[in-house]
Amino acid sequence: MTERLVDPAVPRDLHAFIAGLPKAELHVHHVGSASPRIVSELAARHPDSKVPTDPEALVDYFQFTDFAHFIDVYLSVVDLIRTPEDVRLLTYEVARDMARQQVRYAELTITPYSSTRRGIDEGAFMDAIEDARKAAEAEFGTVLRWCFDIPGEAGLEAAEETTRLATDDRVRPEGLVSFGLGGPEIGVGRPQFKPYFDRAIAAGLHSVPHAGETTGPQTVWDALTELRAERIGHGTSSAQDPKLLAHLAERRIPLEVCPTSNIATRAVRTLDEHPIKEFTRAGVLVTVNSDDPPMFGTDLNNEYAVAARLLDLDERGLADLAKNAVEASFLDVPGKARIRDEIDTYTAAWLAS
Ligand SMILES: O=C(O)c1cccc(C(=O)CC[C@H]2O[C@@H](n3cnc4c(=O)[nH]cnc43)[C@H](O)[C@@H]2O)c1
Ligand SMILES: [Zn+2]
Repeated sequence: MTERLVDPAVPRDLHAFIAGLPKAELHVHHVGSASPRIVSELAARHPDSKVPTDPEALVDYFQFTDFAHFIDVYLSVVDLIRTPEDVRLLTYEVARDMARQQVRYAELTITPYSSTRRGIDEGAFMDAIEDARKAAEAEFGTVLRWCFDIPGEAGLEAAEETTRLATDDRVRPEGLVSFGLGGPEIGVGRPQFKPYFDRAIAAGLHSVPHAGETTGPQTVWDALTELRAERIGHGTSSAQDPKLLAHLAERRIPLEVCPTSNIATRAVRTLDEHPIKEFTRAGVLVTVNSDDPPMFGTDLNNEYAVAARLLDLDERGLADLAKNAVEASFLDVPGKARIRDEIDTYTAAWLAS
């Protein structure tokens, strides 16, 4: 963790506890996880790009005026990933960064349409992510699984292509577990994607669309009723609808909360105004995630520190938060038990020391 990410309102020993806590991450984007070093290396390889090659300059480049600006910048980084080797390098380095934070398991959201549309061969793309996944598990012990998301604003052609890549047995990768919907929400209604989610679900994938990040609670209802969402990406505006909160709590539908992301994209004004506390008060299963960590100047450890402050958590509370992510994950039963045991053993040893 860099000094920049040490929240002075959180005791240093709690930061140290978080740094060693075994964790799972459920909402993190592939390209959005590229470290400044990788982005600058790729930008240097492709001098026609407007992305800065200097990691210091990237800090300014990653300041967003609103969500639409964030997506513009995001796509400029997507444009840097041009070969299967770029894809493999990115995926492997993302796993290395996760392992450094004691992330044992992550469901990484990948947008294959953005890469195949830019000319990367689909078979080579799948081989690259699978090769990196296997290497990461063998070398770092971090288990990666994939969520393929439709970039909703790119329309139904993107939805069709993403669904094909996710459901065709000759193409879909072994590590794929879920199907998502990302990008801007305004003007991109969820119901139009129902037939694509129906096909993905029929092919055995879990439904995890973004909803309620930049639009109101009706988008979350639509994700639940039309797309049969099993978890909600962000779900921030659910706080505006007590019936929705009660529904999420009763059905144990987890929210993938990404506090710093919501501030960086200006979806929420300040951290103190973030509704995470309202979610936990209503009994909703809350998980904490980093979304696009280097772009938002954060990492998963920092998101846990933010949650500790906003929810007034001590070590046991943080361990419970980490276990929420395990429970909400699509890991199998023995896989969940293994990480839960690790969390308990770590926490007990820490509290006894
Ligand atoms: O790739 C294209 O050609 C393309 C064309 C039109 C629109 C798009 C997108 O909208 C891509 C959006 C992209 O953003 C990813 N992402 C990353 N973080 C977030 C987030 O916090 N909320 C929503 N989306 C996010 C998402 O995975 C899409 O890949 C692309
Ligand atoms: Zn996201």
